[in-house]
Amino acid sequence: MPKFAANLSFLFKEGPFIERFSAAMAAGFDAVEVLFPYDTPAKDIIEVLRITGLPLILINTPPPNYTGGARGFAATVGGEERFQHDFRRALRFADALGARHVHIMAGEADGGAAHDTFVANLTWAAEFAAKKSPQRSLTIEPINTTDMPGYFLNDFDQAAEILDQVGAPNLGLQFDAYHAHKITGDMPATWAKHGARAVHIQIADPDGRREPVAGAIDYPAFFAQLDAEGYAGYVSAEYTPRTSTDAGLKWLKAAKTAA
Ligand SMILES: O=C(O)C(=O)[C@@H](O)CO
Ligand SMILES: [Mg+2]
Repeated sequence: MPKFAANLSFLFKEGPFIERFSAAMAAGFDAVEVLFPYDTPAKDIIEVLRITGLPLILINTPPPNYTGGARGFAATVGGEERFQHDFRRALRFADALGARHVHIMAGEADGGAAHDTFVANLTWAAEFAAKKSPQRSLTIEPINTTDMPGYFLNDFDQAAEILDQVGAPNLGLQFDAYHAHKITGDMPATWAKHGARAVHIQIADPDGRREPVAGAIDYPAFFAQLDAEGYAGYVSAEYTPRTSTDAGLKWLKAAKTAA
């Protein structure tokens, strides 16, 4: 079975942020990811990663402010300077924490100028990261516009076109199976078309973004397919638990047993 990561911005929220790492380890996860780690001193995260031995797989570029708001602005026309400033900051965090992937968030935008801005910012970021932090990988993720209205990158064909235009070996697809279902209505077909570009996967049941069971997406079958295809990355649990996090982890135990 694939290696599983816990998204600590969604899971184990029963406890304070810094305690979620050991909860993920105790539950049997192989790694963790955090959407926005910027409000916690890096030294505290480094310490808890050291204690648990869990790798940090992914962080996102910062949102415009630290309390929420629009998600990124890599596609914001005229926002290049701010993008570069925040990307440098994300990379410093990723380097300090050893995060494998940095998800570059497009933000809310539309149209040809936004597309060109996104491609230019990604090209700059990929070149900058290749020189400064060659161990890091960068990702972009199509997100459905019901959950995130106005989000620029909201289609898998659009992501493929952008990845081709940038053409950087350190920039890949973050394939969120939940968003794939919401966007296309057919996650397996979307994976068949675009899965070869995926460097990171996230999962949730489409019904309420809950535990990844065999519902509208047959997750046990998807995990077996990933094994058969030799997918080497992590599969990250990015869902809101129905009740408590631990009570909802039967899917993880079943996946590990099937291995
Ligand atoms: O919303 C998602 O799906 C994500 O993966 C996040 O990175 C967006 O914040
Ligand atoms: Mg996601």
